[in-house]
Amino acid sequence: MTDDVKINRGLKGIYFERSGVSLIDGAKGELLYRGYTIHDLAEHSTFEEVCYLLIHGELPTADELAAFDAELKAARHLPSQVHDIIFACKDGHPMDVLRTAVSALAALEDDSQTTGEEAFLRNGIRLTAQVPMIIAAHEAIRNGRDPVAPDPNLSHAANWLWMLKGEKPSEDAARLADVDLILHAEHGANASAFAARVTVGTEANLHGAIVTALSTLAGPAHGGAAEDVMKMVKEIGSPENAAAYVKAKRSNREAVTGFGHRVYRAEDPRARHMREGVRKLGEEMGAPEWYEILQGVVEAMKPYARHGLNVNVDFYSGVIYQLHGIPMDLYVPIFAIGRMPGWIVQCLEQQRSNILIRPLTLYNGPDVRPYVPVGQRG
Ligand SMILES: CC(=O)SCCNC(=O)CCNC(=O)[C@H](O)C(C)(C)COP(=O)(O)OP(=O)(O)OC[C@H]1O[C@@H](n2cnc3c(N)ncnc32)[C@H](O)[C@@H]1OP(=O)(O)O
Ligand SMILES: O=C([O-])CC(=O)C(=O)O
Repeated sequence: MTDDVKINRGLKGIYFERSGVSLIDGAKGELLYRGYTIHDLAEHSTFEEVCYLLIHGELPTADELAAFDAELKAARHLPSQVHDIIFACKDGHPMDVLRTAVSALAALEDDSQTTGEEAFLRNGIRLTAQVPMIIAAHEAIRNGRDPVAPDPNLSHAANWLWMLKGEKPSEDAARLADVDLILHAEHGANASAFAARVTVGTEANLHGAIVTALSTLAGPAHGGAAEDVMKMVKEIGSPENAAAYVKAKRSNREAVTGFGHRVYRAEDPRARHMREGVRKLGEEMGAPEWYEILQGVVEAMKPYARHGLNVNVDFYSGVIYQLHGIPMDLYVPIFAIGRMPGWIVQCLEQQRSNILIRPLTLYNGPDVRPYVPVGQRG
């Protein structure tokens, strides 16, 4: 009866909805946010401007940008109980701490239970401001320091670095962090955004959807890859070991982290900007070997490129964070800081024409059979 049913494992190549937010051309390796190429945005824009663009659909005028920026800055506040919760689980992975703190905010902030367009926008902006605060506060608390108060004179990216390190970042460091957030801001129906949409599909609130998204982003097949790339680079240790490393992985049919993508068959367009960042920063900081190890892996993976296997956005980002002295376990949380507007806009879109997302699994278990009482089994 069911032999002719086609199963799409992993929903590969399946369109489940229309979306006006981002266009990913996997064959050409192109990415547009609301019609603007990621290259133009990375070169000319700021994270605040990209947030506005993604959420409202158009680039802001100067007045609109100033108002949006003021709203984001005004939302830089965490209830004191969140610091207590962070303290209680300070030894956990920062991604678990972040997810727990966002979940706590759902219980602590009155507005979090409201759904609808306006509530999603208000809660979305507040969470966008709070997520970097939680990560920075955790980093301070686990190192026995007091969390650093946000600085209203700093942009989102610069303020994040300031709260993380307790020192004002250089212009170059702040710009690199800003570009990193822009590049991670949105990517269509990726696993975490899809998971968030499933949550909104049940008419749940935005905090719940963001908790779902954070849980999903954490895995090594998605946002967790940057941390794994850094572990790989350290394991390789020196550029001349890269080819042997790749050979061993491939002969065991194991994935080489930072390569491969569900949609891209050409190189992920975001990787170009990160590659340039690693090269430049490595040279400036007298540590060119990281870049050389990465390029050694790329060289060794070339035979697989013809099958569409190329670097993805996570391949270079970890080394940039490493060069900035950021601990490895913060790499996924940094991705989450950037991805906030993408998750918010995906949730807004889902809510606007909401439908319960509920596919089918094709049953392949036993036929109907009689129940046997426990004493008669075995
Ligand atoms: C921000 C992001 O989420 S980007 C992705 C970050 N994740 C990673 O970097 C982890 C490593 N990459 C992977 O695990 C995968 O490429 C994924 C999960 C991202 C995508 O997987 P899928 O779309 O399911 O690709 P799929 O598994 O169909 O791969 C197709 C072929 O390429 C191979 N392949 C895919 N990724 C890799 C890789 N990283 N290294 C080596 N081979 C790979 C597969 O083994 C498969 O080969 P086969 O046809 O001979 O079996
Ligand atoms: O689109 C995907 O499947 C994963 C990805 O690159 C992202 O979320 O940025």
